[in-house]
Amino acid sequence: MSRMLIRLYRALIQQIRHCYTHVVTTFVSITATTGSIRQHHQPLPEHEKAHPMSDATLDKEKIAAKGLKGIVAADSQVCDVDGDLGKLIYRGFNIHELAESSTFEETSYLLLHGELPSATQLKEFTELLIHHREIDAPVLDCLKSLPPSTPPMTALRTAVSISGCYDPLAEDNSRAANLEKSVRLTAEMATITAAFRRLREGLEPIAPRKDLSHAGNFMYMLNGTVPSEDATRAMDLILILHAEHGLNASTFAARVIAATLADLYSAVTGAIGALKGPLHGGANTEVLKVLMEIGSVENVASYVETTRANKGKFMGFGHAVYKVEDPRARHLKALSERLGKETGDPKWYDMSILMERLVRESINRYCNVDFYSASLQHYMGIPGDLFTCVFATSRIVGWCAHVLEQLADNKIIRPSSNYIGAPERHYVPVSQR
Ligand SMILES: CC(=O)SCCNC(=O)CCNC(=O)[C@H](O)C(C)(C)COP(=O)(O)OP(=O)(O)OC[C@H]1O[C@@H](n2cnc3c(N)ncnc32)[C@H](O)[C@@H]1OP(=O)(O)O
Ligand SMILES: O=C([O-])CC(=O)C(=O)O
Repeated sequence: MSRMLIRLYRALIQQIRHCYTHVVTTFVSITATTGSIRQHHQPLPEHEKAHPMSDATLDKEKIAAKGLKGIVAADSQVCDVDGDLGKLIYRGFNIHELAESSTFEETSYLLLHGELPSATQLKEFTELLIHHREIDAPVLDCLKSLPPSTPPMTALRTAVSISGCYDPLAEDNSRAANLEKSVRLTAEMATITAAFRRLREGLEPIAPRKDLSHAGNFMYMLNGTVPSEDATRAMDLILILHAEHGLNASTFAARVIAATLADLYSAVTGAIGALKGPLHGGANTEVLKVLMEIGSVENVASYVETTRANKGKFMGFGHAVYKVEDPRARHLKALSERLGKETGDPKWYDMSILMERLVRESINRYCNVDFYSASLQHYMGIPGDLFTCVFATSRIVGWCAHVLEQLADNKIIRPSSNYIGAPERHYVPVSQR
C-alpha cells in the first residue's frame, strides 16, 4: 500500500515538473523569438553567421540551457548541495560532522551503501580496501612506460583504463560486482597516483602496507615514510571533504557513460578526464601555480588588480552552485593555517588569506574547495601537479555511488540540441566546389 502511495506521489511530482518545464520552455521560446533573450548568447563566430537560419528553423527554435545550469537531471539520494545556505550533506550527514568525526573508510562506506557501517561492516569494508591496494603488474608496467612529463591526471586516467583489462569483474554490471569494483578502484587509485609520482622522479614505487589506514598508506606510498598521526589525519580530512559533490561535471560524465550500460571502468575513466580540467578539479593545481607566480604577500594586491583589469579568471574562486562560502573551504583553510605555522613557512597561507579577501572585494566571489587545498597540499609536500590526482582518489567514491544509483533506475541520458546551422542544402561534388 505504502509503495503504491510512493509511486503515485512520484508520478504526481513528475507531472508537476513536466508542466513547469513546459511553461518555462514555452515562455523562453516566445521571448526568444521576439528577440529579448537572444542577447544572452555569445556572438556567433563569423563562419556560422554565414548561414542565416531559415524561417522553418526559427519556428522550431528553443533556447539551449547553456551549461545545463539549474536543470534538474536526476533524483539522487547520495548528496545534497545547498548553494544558498552553503550546506553540503552526504546521505543525510552534514559535511562538518563527517569532517569532525568520521574517517575516509567510514565515509566511503556511507556513500556507497547509504548508511554508516556497523563495526563489523566497517572492518570488512576496510579489509576489502586493503586487499585491493596492490595493482596488477601490467598496470605498473604501463606507468613505467609513460614519459615522466605525462600529466599525472593523464597517467591516472590511462592506468585506470588499463586496470579494467585485468579485472575479471570488469564487464559484470551487476550491483554486487560494481560494489566490489568500487572498492577496488578506490584502493587502486591511491596506489597508482603514488607509484606514478615516484616513477617519474626515478624512484621505485613503494608497495602498500596492510597495517595503515587508507590515508596513512597513501601518504606512505607517496613519500616512503610512515606519516605522523597529524599528517595522516590531514590526508584523511582532504579525502573526506572531496569525496562527493552531487551532479558536478565529472560525476555527470560518469553517470552519462554508465547510463549507456558501459562498464564502471569506462565511466570512471571518463570522469577522471572531466575532473582534470582547470574549471573543475584541475583548479587546485592552477591555484598553486598562481601563488608561485605571485611569490610574496606584497605582490598579491597587484596580481588581483591586474587579473581584474584583464578580465582574467581567479582560479579557486567562484562556484556553479555555491553563492556563499563553500563549506569545505573552512576546514582546508584551518589546516593550511596550522601547517603554515608548524612548517615555519606561513607565506603560502598568508598569501591565500589576503587573496581570498581581495578577490571577494574585487569580483564578489568566494573561494571554492580548490583554493585552500593548494596551499594545504603544498605544505604536505605533495607536488602541485598531483593535487588533482589526490582529489580523484577521493572523488572515486562519489563517482561510484552515482553510477550505482544510475544503474538502479537507469534511463539513457540524451538531451537535445537546438540546431542553428545551415538550412538544408544539396551536396555538391568536390570537382564543382
Ligand atoms: C571542484 C570544483 O570544480 S570547484 C570549481 C573550480 N574551478 C575554478 O576555481 C575555476 C574558476 N572559477 C570559474 O571559472 C567559475 O566560477 C566556475 C566554472 C567554477 C563556475 O562557473 P559559472 O557556473 O559559470 O559561475 P558564474 O555563473 O558565477 O559565472 C558567471 C561569470 O562570473 C565571472 N566569474 C565567475 N567565477 C570567476 C572567477 N573565478 N574569476 C573571474 N571571474 C569569474 C565570470 O565573468 C563568469 O563568466 P564566464 O564563465 O563566461 O567567464
Ligand atoms: O559541484 C561542482 O560543480 C564542483 C565541485 O565543487 C565539486 O565537484 O566538488
